[in-house]
Amino acid sequence: MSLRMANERVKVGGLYISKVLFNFVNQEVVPGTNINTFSFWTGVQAIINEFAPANRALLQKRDDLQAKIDEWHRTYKGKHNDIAAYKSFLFQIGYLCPRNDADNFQISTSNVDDEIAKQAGPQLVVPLMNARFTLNAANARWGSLYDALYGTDAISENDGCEKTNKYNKKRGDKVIAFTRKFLDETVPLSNGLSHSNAKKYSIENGELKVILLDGTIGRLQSPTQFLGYQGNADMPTAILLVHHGLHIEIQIDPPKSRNDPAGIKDVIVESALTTIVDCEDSVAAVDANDKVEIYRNWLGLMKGTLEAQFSKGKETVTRKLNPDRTYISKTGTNLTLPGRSLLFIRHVGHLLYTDAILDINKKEIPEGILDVVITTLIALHDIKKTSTEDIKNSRTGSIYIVKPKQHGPEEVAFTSRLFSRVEDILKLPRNTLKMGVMDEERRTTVNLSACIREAKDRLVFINTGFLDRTGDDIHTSMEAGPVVRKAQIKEAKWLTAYEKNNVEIGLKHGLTGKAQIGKGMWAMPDMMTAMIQQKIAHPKAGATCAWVPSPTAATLHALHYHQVDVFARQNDIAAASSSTSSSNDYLDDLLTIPILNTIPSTEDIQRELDNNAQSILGYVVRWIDQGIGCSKVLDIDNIGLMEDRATLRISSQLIANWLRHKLVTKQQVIQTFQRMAQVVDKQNVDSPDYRPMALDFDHNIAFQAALELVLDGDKQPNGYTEPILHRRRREFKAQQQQKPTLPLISSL
Ligand SMILES: CC(=O)SCCNC(=O)CCNC(=O)[C@H](O)C(C)(C)COP(=O)(O)OP(=O)(O)OC[C@H]1O[C@@H](n2cnc3c(N)ncnc32)[C@H](O)[C@@H]1OP(=O)(O)O
Ligand SMILES: O=CC(=O)O
Ligand SMILES: [Mg+2]
Repeated sequence: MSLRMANERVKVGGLYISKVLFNFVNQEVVPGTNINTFSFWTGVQAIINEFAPANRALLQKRDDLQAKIDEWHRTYKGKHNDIAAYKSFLFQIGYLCPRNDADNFQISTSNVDDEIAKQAGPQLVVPLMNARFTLNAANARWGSLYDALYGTDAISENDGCEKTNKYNKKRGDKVIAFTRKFLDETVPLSNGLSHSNAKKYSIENGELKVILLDGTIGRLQSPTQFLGYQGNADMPTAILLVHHGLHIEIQIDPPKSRNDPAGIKDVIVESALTTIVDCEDSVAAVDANDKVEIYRNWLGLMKGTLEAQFSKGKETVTRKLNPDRTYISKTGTNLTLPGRSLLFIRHVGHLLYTDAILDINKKEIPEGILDVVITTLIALHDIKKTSTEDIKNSRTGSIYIVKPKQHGPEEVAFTSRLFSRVEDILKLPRNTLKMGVMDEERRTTVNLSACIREAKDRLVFINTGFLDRTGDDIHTSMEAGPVVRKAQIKEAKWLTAYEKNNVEIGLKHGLTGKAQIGKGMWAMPDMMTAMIQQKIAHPKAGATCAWVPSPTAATLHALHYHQVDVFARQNDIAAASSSTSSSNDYLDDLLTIPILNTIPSTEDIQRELDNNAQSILGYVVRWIDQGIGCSKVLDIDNIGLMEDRATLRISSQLIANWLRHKLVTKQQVIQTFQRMAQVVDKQNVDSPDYRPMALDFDHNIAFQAALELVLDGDKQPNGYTEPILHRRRREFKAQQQQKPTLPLISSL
């Protein structure tokens, strides 16, 4: 679809709707919803008229507060450690809301699916623009433990255990041993017997019977962990077990079991209980065509018809949504479990505007409004399904929306009112639209109770998006002084306080059993041993879910929820925090600004600059030139890191801050970017769609975008990268339409 087509508009009432969106809605979405197209667009217009001015005012308030904070730091240079004075100023300007009795409330969200309310497990995030990945994510509810272990560094390659093309038996044996240990720990046999010695699994009188190699008969220590099976009772092909509310399936198929004595082919673990399909920081969507591409994938998910065809090796693969899983229960009845992850959709924040619809004054409308009206209309396809055989998302009739980048309670209240209006125009019961609040902006963290209160009837999660939160922290205190290095921010006082504050406030307001308390992304997609070692901290901290970048990471992170009983942890944390309530106000720590105590050496400064420049360039070049919103980019130590707009916000704000405080010069930044662009070009030499930046720095839009993000970083609203990225990507698209100027690397 060409840009020209996207610019063609249909005038409906006082709206100028791009034709591509208009046709998509009228021809692909509306049929089957019982919604009249005319009344839908009339409703959309009314919502835009009502909410667009308020959206603008909220953005203005952000800027006003930031200007006051900048001024305070300039006036009281070096006084950022005087927390009492700083705090009193923040109360005075309304950045901090008054603490009062109204904060003693419980949320009352109802009709929440069990995956959110009653289970604890991994949460996967996936760019919705990519149908192939999105289908994979929806199907990542169940993952092969054998594949996750064999295919990653979770099992070391030492001592002849390399990942070879042909099956490496030595490595395979380690995978099998790891898995048997996992079974012994989660579904143990009585009398100290071990699954490692199993010779045959069968079902006898509704109970699991395990015959061991020496003929001993083993039974489960807790017989209730056995739920069902597939195949014959005497020769089952699958055995279904449960632990901490998560399912485990032992698959038996002797010919495919690589001579396993018990014929075990694999152990499948329930992995991504929930998935966030993302319209925000992991996608590059800058116009109506892009938005429609995303919405069409959401439509496929909600109708259950999404498919992606692609080639893998020599094969053409067609990927579809998996069906639910069926078993024979221990009492002989049918037992069905969800086959797919429960889906949330993450909208864009309040900052973005889109030209997919122009208002009566031919001005762009808030993109968040577009997201909620269109994705809810699409979700009606899921809501109206009744048959249990259909591929259905919510079994409780809810639509789960993650609203990112909200600053404080007024913005949450705005979103909640907007959701109500959308429910009205689509004739949905009140609070059908559920809200996940990203606790990822400083003004939300420091007023978290008040934010939760504004969404208390529809709240389904609070999640610490520590990446955006870090970017916002740097930008908010831009004038206070030079911030510590990226790696040191992880040890900042505010960050520890933030993670604890989120859990304790969530527990205080009764999220347990109704909503998730979530934690952030594991941003090193290839480092699974490190993840296995470290990410257990999230369930231990009382989080019912935590983000993972891939289905494989979901399967491995699921193991943590078998090791930790999160709901028991939540009880302990709630009890401890209520008994020490006075010490639990983390506000002072949250407001502590991590300014450098001593200026780093010239070499350390340059290294930090190199590292951030490499991440920024590696990410931005794919964003601008290829429209890829989430990438794995090598850092200076050659570790592939997940980069998205939130990590870009951190890197660009950090350099902008050092420039502002003269730790680096503009000249030094430009030279560093030019040098690192050549490094990034070399790293991409094998990617045929890549356009080298170093051929012409002055005219390479991606290079210029990267530089602008840093040189003008201090002026970006709240340090966001979207305004520059969007403008530059549109510029690139327009340039490609006229005359593609820069050669692909493959043509050089
Ligand atoms: C701060 C925040 O907002 S975090 C939230 C935003 N971040 C995300 O959404 C992370 C999404 N993850 C990704 O995009 C990718 O995993 C990356 C870019 C981080 C890493 O990608 P790579 O390691 O290069 O993955 P690669 O391209 O090799 O794909 C490997 C396979 O994993 C699958 N895969 C990778 N990530 C995902 C995912 N998030 N969901 C589903 N499948 C995935 C792919 O489908 C592919 O399998 P296939 O060939 O069978 O289709
Ligand atoms: O959205 C997540 C974050 O960390 O930012
Ligand atoms: Mg974020």
